[in-house]
Amino acid sequence: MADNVDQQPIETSKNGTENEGRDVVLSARDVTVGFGSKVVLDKLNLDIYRGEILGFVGASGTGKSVLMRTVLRLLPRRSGTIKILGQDFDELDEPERNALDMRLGVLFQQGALFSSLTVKENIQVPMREYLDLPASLMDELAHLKIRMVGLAADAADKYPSELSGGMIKRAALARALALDPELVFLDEPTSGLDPIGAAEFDELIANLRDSLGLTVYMVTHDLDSLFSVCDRIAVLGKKRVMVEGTIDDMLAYDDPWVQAYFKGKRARSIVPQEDAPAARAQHDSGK
Ligand SMILES: Nc1ncnc2c1ncn2[C@@H]1O[C@H](COP(=O)(O)OP(=O)(O)OP(=O)(O)O)[C@@H](O)[C@H]1O
Repeated sequence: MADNVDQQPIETSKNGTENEGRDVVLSARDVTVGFGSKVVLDKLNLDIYRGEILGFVGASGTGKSVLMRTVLRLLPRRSGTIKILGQDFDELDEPERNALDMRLGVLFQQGALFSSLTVKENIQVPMREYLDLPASLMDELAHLKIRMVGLAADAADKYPSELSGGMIKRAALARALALDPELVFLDEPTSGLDPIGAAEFDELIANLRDSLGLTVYMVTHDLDSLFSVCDRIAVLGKKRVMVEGTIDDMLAYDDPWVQAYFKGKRARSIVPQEDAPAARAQHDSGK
């Protein structure tokens, strides 16, 4: 690694010391992903710590979804290592991979529910894939997840076409939680929701993190989510994680995109920049 020093992600020194000794649940090292001659991610490094909500941001087309899909083994990488919950999928046999997959939950953009299945049946898809449970128990578990995400009990027998955008997101979250995962991947969970629906969804994610002890990896463009529920933020730029840390670290980071994003007009409407830490503390205590 020594000959690579100038290529490592730029992290704040504060972040480096604060995270020492924390339990890393996802670790990406020198991950390179490309398509043909195009390199999208180049020796990217990222750590996600147990129990945190990490917001992953970056300009459109920088590779946020590509990284998530690579971590989930839906896309191949050219080099680098990825460890999830301390295990490298490449070193596991099939039963071990299945066991690790069961500890992960995924909410894809747009929810990605099966349109021909009811909400209950959608939630039961991972149960059928990984577990061998009697139908009555699967029904009970599906109803539990439906309650957990704040949907009414009668949503169970509805089809996705009968649900609002917010209900679809909640149903998709219920499916992501079907197997009681430890690490949950959320790809733009609040996109398409109105501000009130988005704030409620953020609150749900924070509550579930607290009550279930989840770790959350959330790709988002939603500044409200970043300010209100994310413990740390990682910014993707220049094909790697350019900076990771708290909102304060973002506000202090000297990069044109980061400055424009976190200090731009929309950000200013959420947190007054001249007193960002105090304003955020007030914002948090009002949640
Ligand atoms: N399967 C693929 N084949 C070829 N190129 C791809 C493929 N998937 C993604 N890309 C390219 O990789 C780059 C990053 O795409 P990605 O969808 O990860 O961006 P993103 O940061 O998630 O963007 P957005 O914020 O708009 O969702 C884009 O240039 C995209 O065209």
